[in-house]
Amino acid sequence: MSEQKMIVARGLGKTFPGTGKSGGQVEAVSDLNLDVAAGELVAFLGPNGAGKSTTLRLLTTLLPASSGEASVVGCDIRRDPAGVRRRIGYIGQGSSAGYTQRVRDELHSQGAFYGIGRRETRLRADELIESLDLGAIAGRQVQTLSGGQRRRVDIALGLIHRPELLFLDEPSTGLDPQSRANLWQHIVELRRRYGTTIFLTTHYLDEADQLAERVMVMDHGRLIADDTASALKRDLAGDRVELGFDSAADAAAAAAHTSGTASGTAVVVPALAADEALPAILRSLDAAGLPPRAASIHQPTLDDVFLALTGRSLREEGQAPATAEHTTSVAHESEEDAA
Ligand SMILES: Nc1ncnc2c1ncn2[C@@H]1O[C@H](COP(=O)(O)OP(=O)(O)OP(=O)(O)O)[C@@H](O)[C@H]1O
Repeated sequence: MSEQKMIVARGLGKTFPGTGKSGGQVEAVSDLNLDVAAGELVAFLGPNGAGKSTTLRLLTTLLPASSGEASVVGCDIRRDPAGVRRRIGYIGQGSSAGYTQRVRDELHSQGAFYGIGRRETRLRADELIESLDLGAIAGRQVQTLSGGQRRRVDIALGLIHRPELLFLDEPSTGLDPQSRANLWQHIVELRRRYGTTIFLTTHYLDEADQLAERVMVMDHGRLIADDTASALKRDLAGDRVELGFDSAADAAAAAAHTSGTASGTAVVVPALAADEALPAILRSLDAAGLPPRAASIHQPTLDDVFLALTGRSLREEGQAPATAEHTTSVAHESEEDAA
């Protein structure tokens, strides 16, 4: 089963006719090659307009591709779009659940839509209500639910036909941190219980970092990185020790002593494991008569990875909401991470 490919895309592309004054075409997705194995949880990241939603819409057959090919759960997106749709769940941005319908009725209607028998639909609906913790709200109208509850209802609707592959387009956008954490708990639990392969887009870099096994980064319609979050951070960003001095002269001397780089009164020293390197650096600077005024370690985030790849920050582009910084202060005056 683990050998089975859930998504294989080769040279996939989508060009939209131009809509602006210039009238030029928009190459939303270019020459995309993807391989996703059964059971993987993949987070798809990128700035606004990078082409993430378009990719999802191509793979779910909601949009026809302009070039290339792809097979999703073994079905060709061009030749067998109905086969793809039967085998996948897709939850787009925004709630798809009807406003005045009750949660349980909505699940039953969705089962009927997929041609699942009544008895089986009821069993599956009960199981999803239990596993997504919807019991207390199953009899309520969707319009009375909170954002997080609605999102869980959306996911239950996307799973009623037991798809092997679930696409989620920004499942946690707009939710408060507690609802986001709760939703993720459910996503992880669903995957454990049903072995569903999950391919999702998110703007939350910390979510992708902590919860996805694999991170794909898209920019200007192209895939620019594809690996585990830890490998991307290790290979493309790396740890560093940040030191502060009273004068630029001291900083320059300390930079020479530590093989670091000085900028004004600050020094940055790249390190494999900054937390382990820091004590030795401090001892050595002390011995050289150059004790720093402040010291902190910086462990890279996925934003640093994006910065290393593109020279731009995802956050600068209004992309990522605040995330917990991985900067640990070890002196009374910590260097605030400027990112
Ligand atoms: N129907 C369309 N017609 C014309 N251009 C489109 C259409 N849909 C998307 N685009 C353009 O294609 C590019 C990729 O858009 P897409 O929605 O895939 O990006 P995204 O990465 O999902 O962005 P976001 O994070 O904002 O959702 C953008 O330049 C967008 O304006």
